Amino acid sequence: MDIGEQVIEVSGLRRRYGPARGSGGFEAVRGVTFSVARGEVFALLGTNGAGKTSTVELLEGLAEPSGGRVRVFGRDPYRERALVRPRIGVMLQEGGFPSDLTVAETARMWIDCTSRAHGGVAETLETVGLARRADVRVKQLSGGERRRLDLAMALLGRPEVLFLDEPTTGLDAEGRRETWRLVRELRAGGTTVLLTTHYLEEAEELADRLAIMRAGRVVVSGTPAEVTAARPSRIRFTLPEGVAPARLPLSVPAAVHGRHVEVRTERMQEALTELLLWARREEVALEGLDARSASLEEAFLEIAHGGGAEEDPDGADGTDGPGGTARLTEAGAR
Ligand SMILES: Nc1ncnc2c1ncn2[C@@H]1O[C@H](COP(=O)(O)OP(=O)(O)OP(=O)(O)O)[C@@H](O)[C@H]1O
Repeated sequence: MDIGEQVIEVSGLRRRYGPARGSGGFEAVRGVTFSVARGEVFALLGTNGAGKTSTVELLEGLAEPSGGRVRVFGRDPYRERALVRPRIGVMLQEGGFPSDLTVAETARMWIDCTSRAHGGVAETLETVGLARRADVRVKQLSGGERRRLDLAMALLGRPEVLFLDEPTTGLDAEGRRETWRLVRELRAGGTTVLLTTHYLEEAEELADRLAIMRAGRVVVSGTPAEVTAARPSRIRFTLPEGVAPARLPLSVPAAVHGRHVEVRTERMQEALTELLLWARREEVALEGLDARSASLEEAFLEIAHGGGAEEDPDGADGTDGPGGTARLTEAGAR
């Protein structure tokens, strides 16, 4: 295995639905660039309609890009589908299994259709905790159970690269954690995973690196820590009666509502030190003092709803450098 090998490489990728010119067409993917190294878990985040599924379908070879370039194992997944498909596992947003077949029949059919299928029906269903439901018809499964069946089928060929489009949508908390455990096991075994998700906790739990999309573009990418580090931390506290906020020593602006104070700063340690030294000197008790770094959720909300990058006409946004080293790229900050 080539350590550090980029198994997915996407550059300036575009996807247009409908006519190429004139009215009616819509460009859902507008110059997306990123790469995923072997063994990484990479998450694509974004609000509804940001272009995640449209992008992932291009990587899976289900459609041809209208512009740019995509390579999986160095090959074109659309034109060289026969070479790429046996090495990837795909869990689409909607599985579309025949609803009248039982779970076991579905697994049997899928095993028979998968060239490199590993394991029998029982073993396959066991992996995702569906063994007890083997004789139930697909249409009688809950939404979460259907997602688990989708996942089991995507894993059949022991794929080197696994695409998971919203793998835990509809799962309860336990089912979600079970899926996370499975993804971690797969990563430990060397599988590369590209997932889309609406759950920021999921990205925080699983992703080595992530990209946040907005309106067809990657706005920011990097490790979860890098993405949040660029956002301001927050310090909150309540001043005792009789202490005027004007006495605060802060060199950064604070929002004051009555006795409640909120400070947003990119230099949390300095602001906190200044504040605590002042409080000790003045013998002021800061009630409910709470200082925390930005969460991925805060970063996401800010980025996905308008903060961050402007349009990048070259489509060169969200690029990771050669060799797959994660770096935070934010077009608006350059
Ligand atoms: N077949 C299609 N024809 C025309 N427009 C489409 C088609 N499929 C998707 N779109 C549009 O492309 C945009 C991106 O859709 P896409 O499904 O890729 O977004 P997404 O980020 O995966 O969203 P979600 O989180 O809701 O799944 C949306 O505006 C959508 O309406």
